[in-house]
Amino acid sequence: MRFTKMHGIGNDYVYLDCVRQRPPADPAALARAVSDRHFGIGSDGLILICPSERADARMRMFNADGSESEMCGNGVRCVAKYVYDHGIARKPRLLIETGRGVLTLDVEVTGETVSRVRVNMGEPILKSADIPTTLPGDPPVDAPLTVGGVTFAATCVSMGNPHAVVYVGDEYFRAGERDLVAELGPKVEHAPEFPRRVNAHFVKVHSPGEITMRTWERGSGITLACGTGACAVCVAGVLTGRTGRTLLAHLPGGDLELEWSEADNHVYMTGPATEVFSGEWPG
Ligand SMILES: N[C@H](CCC[C@H](N)C(=O)O)C(=O)O
Repeated sequence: MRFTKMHGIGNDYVYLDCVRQRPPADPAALARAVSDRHFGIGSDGLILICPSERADARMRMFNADGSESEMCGNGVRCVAKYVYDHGIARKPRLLIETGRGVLTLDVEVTGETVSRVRVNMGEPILKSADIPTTLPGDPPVDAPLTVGGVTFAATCVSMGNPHAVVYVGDEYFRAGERDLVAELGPKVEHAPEFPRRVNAHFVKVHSPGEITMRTWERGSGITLACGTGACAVCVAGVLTGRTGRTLLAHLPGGDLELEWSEADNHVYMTGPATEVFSGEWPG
């Protein structure tokens, strides 16, 4: 089975072109196998690029533990790059079907290939069964969340997949003997408040237009970037009055530009997409 290794600012996945080859019988098991960084290819998960009745292609995304997610921001930028560069649809504006509907993506081409992509990520979801820390009738502003004996103020936003945003100090960003994200991330992911688990983001605000964030992803653990998470952080910042509707997010793997548009209530995310290598996976 031919695969292509791509990443969005270090959030790396194994991509299978299921437009031109048969999809795997058990994508969850394959995601676990290829994601292993010693016994497999090494990645944060597996993404299938499939035919679609209503878009240029359809994305199915599986985390490293095999769980399927509704959406992947860094992944959908790479899907658009693959679809354009490999001739499935060479258009400046692409439609990609995802678990949260058909998204519109505008590609930036450098030479013959896509270098950056602007994604219309759709509207944030502020009330859903996935993020029940939302106070009834209110947006999810600084809801109390206690994990491992530590109580946070968590603002929860769904971008089709669930996110808990926690504002923290420098101690979450200093390399030291304790990695607080590694320590607390899994506790937030599995907190009983989240029936389908949650992606956890730890955020330091520099100014109303700039933040640094680290992520513990549902189903993959610490990643170098989380696109849907950065979108959720942009929305949470507006809801809590900490940051504005246009935001520059610094993630360990690179930067993303976010905007939560007042005009259409959609969140826009702009960032790079990179193809690293391709190969053959036996079986
Ligand atoms: N772990 C996430 C899916 C991948 C999201 C992230 N890699 C992104 O770029 O949005 C979840 O289970 O909801």
